Amino acid sequence: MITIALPKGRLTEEATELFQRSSLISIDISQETRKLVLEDPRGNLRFLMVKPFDVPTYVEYGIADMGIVGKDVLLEVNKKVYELLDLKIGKCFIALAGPKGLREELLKKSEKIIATKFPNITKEYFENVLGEDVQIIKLNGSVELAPILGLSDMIVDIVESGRTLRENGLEVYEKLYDISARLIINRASLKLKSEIEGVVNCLERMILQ
Ligand SMILES: Nc1ncnc2c1ncn2[C@@H]1O[C@H](COP(=O)(O)OP(=O)(O)OP(=O)(O)O)[C@@H](O)[C@H]1O
Ligand SMILES: O=P(O)(O)OC[C@H]1O[C@H](OP(=O)(O)OP(=O)(O)O)[C@H](O)[C@@H]1O
Repeated sequence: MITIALPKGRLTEEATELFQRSSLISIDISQETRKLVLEDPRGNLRFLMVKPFDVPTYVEYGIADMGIVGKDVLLEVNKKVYELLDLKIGKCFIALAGPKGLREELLKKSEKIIATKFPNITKEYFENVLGEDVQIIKLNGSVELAPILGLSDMIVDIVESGRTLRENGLEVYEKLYDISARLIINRASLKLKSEIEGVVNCLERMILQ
């Protein structure tokens, strides 16, 4: 039996579709359900529905053998897992953004305040890339509100279409990382469970189609 941690939320549909299309499972895991553990009747695969930020934790501790999670989460949490495949779904990017037209002024400011869901990515970017110390305010969502209301100067956040930024009078200042969902594997499971290779190969074929 292989246990797979799937992210509840935006990635659920595309992630479950990969397994559905690959014929690895016979149940419809995309059906809306409150069940947090879903087992395929054939008994080969079991799915855990967890919060995106918890996927690497379940995989690192071996509760799940593998998981699907955004690269943003992997960059932020830095867990000891193997990143095996770029699944080419959930594409977006992480950006430094702020009020439209104020880029030069704010980048010159000496004591910058940055609001973000990603404090580690933000700290790493400002310290290692720009060589600056900044004050970071951790938020859990609606990050675009922070510079509008004066909580921060700028934000580091996910951008996909750019619509949320636009509709709130903000713009991208710098693109930091391209993001997509990744397949991650527990280190011991990869050595001990030979069936994992079959699942990985199947998913790889799905991505190439
Ligand atoms: N607007 C977006 N477009 C495309 N992909 C996105 C977008 N926002 C987030 N993602 C990707 O989808 C993943 C899951 O996002 P989702 O919005 O479901 O959860 P979350 O808001 O990060 O977590 P939580 O449920 O804990 O608030 C993210 O980690 C990222 O990789
Ligand atoms: O560029 P866009 O296509 O507008 O997408 C970007 C938005 O999507 C995500 O937010 P989400 O919808 O997950 O809400 P959240 O603010 O609660 O995290 C992200 O944090 C941006 O706010």
